[in-house]
Amino acid sequence: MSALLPLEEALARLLAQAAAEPVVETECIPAAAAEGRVLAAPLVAGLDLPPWPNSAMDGYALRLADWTGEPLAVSQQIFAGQAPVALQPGSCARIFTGAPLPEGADTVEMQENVEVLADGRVRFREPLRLGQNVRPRGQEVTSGEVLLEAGSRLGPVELGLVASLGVAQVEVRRRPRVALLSTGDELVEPGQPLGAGQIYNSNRALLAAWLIRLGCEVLDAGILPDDLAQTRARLAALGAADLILSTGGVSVGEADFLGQVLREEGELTLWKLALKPGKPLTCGHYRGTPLIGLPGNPAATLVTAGLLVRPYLLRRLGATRLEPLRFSVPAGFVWSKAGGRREFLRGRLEQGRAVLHPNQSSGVLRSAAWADGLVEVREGSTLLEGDAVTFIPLSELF
Ligand SMILES: Nc1nc2c(c(=O)[nH]1)N[C@H]1C(S)=C(S)[C@@H](COP(=O)(O)OP(=O)(O)OC[C@H]3O[C@@H](n4cnc5c(N)ncnc54)[C@H](O)[C@@H]3O)O[C@H]1N2
Ligand code: MOO
Ligand SMILES: [Mg+2]
Repeated sequence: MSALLPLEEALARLLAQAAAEPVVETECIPAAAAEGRVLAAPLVAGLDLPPWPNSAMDGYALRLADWTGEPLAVSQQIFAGQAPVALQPGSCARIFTGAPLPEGADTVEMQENVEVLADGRVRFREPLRLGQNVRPRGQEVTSGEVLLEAGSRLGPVELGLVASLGVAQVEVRRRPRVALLSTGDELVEPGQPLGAGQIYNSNRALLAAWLIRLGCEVLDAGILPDDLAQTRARLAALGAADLILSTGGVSVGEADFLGQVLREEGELTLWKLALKPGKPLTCGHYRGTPLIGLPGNPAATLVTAGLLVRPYLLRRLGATRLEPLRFSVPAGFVWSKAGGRREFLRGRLEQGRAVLHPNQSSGVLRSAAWADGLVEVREGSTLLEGDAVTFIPLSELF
């Protein structure tokens, strides 16, 4: 048997392929509809944030130099949204959180530390420090600064930043068109009756929801029967897609035609990884169209999509951050059999330790729904409880 490709080598090849076929077109869309998309141009601040100095507390604003220790008269009241007049010398202003500081004021005292006298003047009880409780102009952002680089993915936090600058439209890479193809004579779509030997198509639902989150346009290419001629014809008909993403038919079975067609008639980038689940992942081009054939077993589909297709698609979109967050945790299990493939096990963190779902079968999806993450066990390694393993939160991938 030919040697299995280490995961890092497979990822490097796939990223090189992605870099050679970028999705370069951009579009300007409402920021409110841009979640999950990749910025095509840097977000440059067109104003200072905050645009003017303002109070961080409900209290009283004063010019510190005016304060001798004696009570001060209150000369105006400033709510958020109002434009104050300049501070009358020798007085203070009643002010609320987020309200602009009046010209001349430089310090705010919170109301809890202030005594309001019967004549309306206020006494500051504690020593005051110049600039306390003032949020200066430009504290967060100075006009002209780059807040988000091109290649940033727009999540809720980024969209908040975009809005804070008053920006309503953003330029993003267009959605890649991904033709989603499920192979297998046994597959039936949910909602249909199940015949003898049939199962419901779960990979399609999983991948479609995931692709939409990733910012892709999903073209449903349906279910492909296990038939050589139909496989050729269906693949040929999907040439307009930016990527054909299929599941199943990439192993060595006599009805595994997807992989066979790609190997014999297409150009192969990679096949057979030292990865469990996910060994028969097959990537390349069919008549010039990029094709990634995920193994049909649901857990293999999940792992290969998250670890390999995600960075591949993000690289095609010019995204700067491709790698999921991963961290080292002590194993809460024993691993006695050293395997030849890198394993990604469905696990959870319990009391700071990684624990595993008892069913790690490649055909089982349910354990992935139970899991919070993938626990990485390197090829050739055995583990005792407490040994370090790498944990990748599933939310980083899906
Ligand atoms: N002799 C060998 N047999 C197998 C090997 C091997 O190295 N030598 N590899 C195994 C590994 S590892 C995997 S993973 C599977 C991958 O198989 P395929 O990609 O060819 O996928 P299929 O054979 O079409 O299906 C596998 C399995 O997954 C179910 N499936 C397929 N599509 C769906 C779907 N859309 N929704 C739900 N379930 C699906 C299918 O019914 C099969 O049970 O090959 C091993 N065999
Ligand atoms: O991808 Mo397979 O799990 O290694 O069954
Ligand atoms: Mg097969």
